[in-house]
Amino acid sequence: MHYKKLLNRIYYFKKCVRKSSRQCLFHNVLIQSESKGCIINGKRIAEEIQNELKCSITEWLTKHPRKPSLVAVLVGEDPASVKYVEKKMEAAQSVGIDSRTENLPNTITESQLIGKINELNNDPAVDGILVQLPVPKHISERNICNAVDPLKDVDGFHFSNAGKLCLNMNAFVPCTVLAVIELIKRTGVETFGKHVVVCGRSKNIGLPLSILLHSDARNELPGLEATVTLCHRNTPPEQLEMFTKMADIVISATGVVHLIKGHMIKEGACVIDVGINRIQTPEGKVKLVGDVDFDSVVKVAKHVTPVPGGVGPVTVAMLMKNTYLAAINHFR
Ligand SMILES: Nc1nc(=O)c2c([nH]1)NC[C@@H]1CN(c3ccc(C(=O)N[C@@H](CCC(=O)O)C(=O)O)cc3)C=[N+]21
Repeated sequence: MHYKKLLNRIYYFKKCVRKSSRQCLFHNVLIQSESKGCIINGKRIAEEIQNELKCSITEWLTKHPRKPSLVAVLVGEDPASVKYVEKKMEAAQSVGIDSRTENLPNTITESQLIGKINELNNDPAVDGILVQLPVPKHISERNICNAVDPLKDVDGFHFSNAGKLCLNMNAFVPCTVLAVIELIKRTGVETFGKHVVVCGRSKNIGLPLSILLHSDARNELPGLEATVTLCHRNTPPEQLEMFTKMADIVISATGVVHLIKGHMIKEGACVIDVGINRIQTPEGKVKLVGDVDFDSVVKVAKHVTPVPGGVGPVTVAMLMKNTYLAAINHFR
C-alpha cells in the first residue's frame, strides 16, 4: 500500500518536472502580451532554426567539398519581390549557404525563362532553385514551377513534389507550410485529434498545409494528426464563424485584411496569420498587416502570431533548411 503511494508520488513528481521544463522550453519563443494571450515570436523561432542549421552545415562541410548552394531567379523589379529575395540571400549567407540571384527582365518569354531554369537544373554546383513568384502575366506560373528539377525544387511547387506530399512520400514541402508547422510545434501547441480550421485553399499554402495537418504521423512525411476544416472564398461568413469558433487552431492564408476577428475565436485557441497585405494608413503610409485582426484576437486566443514578425521570417528559415536537404541529397 505504502509502496503504491510512493510510486504515485514519484509519478506525480516526474509529471510536474516534465510540465515545468516544457514551459521553460517554450518560454523563450513567446512574448507575454498585455492581454491574456501570448504572442509567438517568429523572428526568434527563425533565429533558433537558423542557428541549428548553421551548426549542421558547419559539421556537414567537414565531409563535403563545397557549401550547399541556392539560386533565386527574379523576373522583373517588383519592390516586394526584390525585398523578399534580399532577405533570402541574407539568411543564406548567415547559415553558410552559397547564394546568388539571377535577375531577368520583365520582357523575358516563357521559353527563355525555362531555358534559364534548365541551365540551372544542369549545373552540378547548384543544389536549390527558387523562382520568385509572381512571374509576369504573359508567363504561366504552372509551367515555370514544373520546369524546375524536382530534386532542386526547394519551394516544393513542382507537381511531383505536390503529388508526393499528398501520398505521404518524402518530398520538398513548401517553405510557408513548413513554417506554420514549425511555429505550432515550437510553441508546444498540441495537434493530435485537435480541430484545425485552415482559411484559404491555395495550391502553395492552404491545400498542402491542410494535407499535412490531418496526415498520419508515422510516415516518411510526418503529419500532425488533426481534424481539418478547409474554408475558402465560397464559405458563407456565418459558416466560417461557426467553424472558427469550434477550432483549437485557426490558420489564415487568404490575403483578406482582418478576416479573422476576436469574436470568431474560441477562448484559449492558437491563431496563425499567414497573410501579408500592404495597406495605406490614414496618414498615407504603407503598412504591412495580416488576415487577423490582431488587437481583438489577442484578447481571446492563447497564442497568436504577429505580422510582421510571425510566419514570414520562419518561411525564410525553412527555405534554408530545404536547400540544405537538397545538398545532402545531391551528395548522397
Ligand atoms: N517562389 C516563391 N517562394 C516563396 O516562398 C515566396 C514567393 N515565391 N513569393 C512571395 C511569397 C511571400 N514570401 C515571404 C517571405 C518572407 C517574408 C518576410 O520575411 N516577412 C517579414 C517582413 C517583410 C516586410 O517588411 O515586408 C515579416 O513578416 O516579418 C514575407 C513573405 C515568400 N514567398
